[in-house]
Amino acid sequence: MQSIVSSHHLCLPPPVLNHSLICHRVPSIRLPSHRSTSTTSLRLFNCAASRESEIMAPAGKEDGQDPRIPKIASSIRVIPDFPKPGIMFQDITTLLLDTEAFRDTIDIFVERYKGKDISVVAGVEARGFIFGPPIALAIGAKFVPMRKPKKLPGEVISVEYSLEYGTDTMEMHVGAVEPGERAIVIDDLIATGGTLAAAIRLLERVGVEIVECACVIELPELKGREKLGEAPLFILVTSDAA
Ligand SMILES: O=P(O)(O)OC[C@H]1O[C@H](OP(=O)(O)OP(=O)(O)O)[C@H](O)[C@@H]1O
Ligand SMILES: Nc1ncnc2[nH]cnc12
Repeated sequence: MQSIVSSHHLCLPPPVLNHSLICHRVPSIRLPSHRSTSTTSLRLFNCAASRESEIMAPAGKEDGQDPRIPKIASSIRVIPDFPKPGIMFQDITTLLLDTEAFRDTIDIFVERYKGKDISVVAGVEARGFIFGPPIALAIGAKFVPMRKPKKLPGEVISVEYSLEYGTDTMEMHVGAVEPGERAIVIDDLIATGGTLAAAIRLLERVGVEIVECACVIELPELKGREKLGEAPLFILVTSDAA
């Protein structure tokens, strides 16, 4: 079940905590975990949305189980107490080191959004800049960076928002998008939902339609999807470690 290409083969330290995997939406099939000392779990979650999405699952994936997801889930490392005590940090850099898991992650999003008349992929700084551009190129959309304050050189619109560990401001270039365009918003992770909600607010303020938000990981305990209003959320993996 688990891939041979693991963090061990890449000479990385092993994940600090392991991820036991549970298929979502079907009677809980527990997949084997690769270590036995887990205090957290990542669960598979290959379906949209607290709210109805116009996007249908790709052919053959209607049951919500994508065979590529266990490897993606197991490639994500969890670091306790980073960046401060009490935070279980979901580290996607180990996913990026695993070429198959990284490619599969991008492919799953591309398969979902290709041909859906989406002209904008909005990526949230910083980790949305990793997943957003390859998706944008593959579906023929432009990539629009949603940046931290004072990084964009042109005229910006901005919005303040709250995080699991602090507050921040998000900015977007004026003129990057046009009213009526259809967008997806990409980030690595949804926690409290403040970040995605801010991106939605910025885009909707200029008349862009949010087709869906997409993340690799959701921390469901933090109920972030409740902050997204009408925007559906598509995620690959959930983690109990918030
Ligand atoms: O759902 P939320 O509670 O808003 O949290 C999610 C956001 O937090 C992380 O970014 P972070 O703010 O750590 O910024 P970084 O990627 O620049 O380090 C993550 O990449 C999301 O963007
Ligand atoms: N637990 C977490 N891991 C990684 N990024 C985060 N952003 C907010 N919470 C996070």
